[in-house]
Amino acid sequence: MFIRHPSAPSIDPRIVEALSQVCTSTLGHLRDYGFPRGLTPNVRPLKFVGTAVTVRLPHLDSTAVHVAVDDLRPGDVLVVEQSGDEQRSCFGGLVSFTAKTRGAVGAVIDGQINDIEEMSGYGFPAYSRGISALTTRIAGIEGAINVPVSVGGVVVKPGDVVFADSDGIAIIDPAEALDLAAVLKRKEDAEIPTREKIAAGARISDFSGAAKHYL
Ligand SMILES: O=C([O-])CC(=O)C(=O)O
Ligand SMILES: [Mg+2]
Repeated sequence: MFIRHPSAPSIDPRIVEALSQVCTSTLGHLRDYGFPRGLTPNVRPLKFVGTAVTVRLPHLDSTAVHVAVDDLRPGDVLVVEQSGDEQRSCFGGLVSFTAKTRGAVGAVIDGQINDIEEMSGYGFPAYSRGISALTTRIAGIEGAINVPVSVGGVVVKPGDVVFADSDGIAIIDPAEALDLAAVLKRKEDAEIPTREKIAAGARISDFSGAAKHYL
């Protein structure tokens, strides 16, 4: 059975602007959820912030991916669940070329990717579980577009903020993204004078609070 919902509204450009200035691992210092596990990028350095367009594949049938990429919008991020089949690639050279041509800013694939040299040549960033020549097929059996999906242990809803850089990926509710970005910026800005102080002899354990546990 095929399910095809329209894409959620694109995220506020101010969210893209604000999160583009901070790091995913700064958020990782503050919370433990929303980080898909076990995925690595095809290129580094990388940075993208975009609107989740989700696809759930049933198994080897990637019909839904090919339909979804045709409709990607500037600023979208394709997020694909493969129903636990982590061994196959649904995302290769032609699919990534289509995504890039439509203006998508990245992809998060809970499976493998292929045509790695072609894709990297486009400079298109894709997080995945690895690289494989074993691909999916266009079988026309089933698939779902813009439904909640599970990727690396995290539920991603259509329209969620996908915040990715060289350190990893964080999935954020758009309603909290601007406030969160401000918190991350304050935390990162606080490190600037601290670097100068450490270079002048101050201790990181005093800055982080670790020292007080060893009094
Ligand atoms: O077509 C696919 O599903 C994967 C692929 O090889 C491509 O995107 O070129
Ligand atoms: Mg190919």
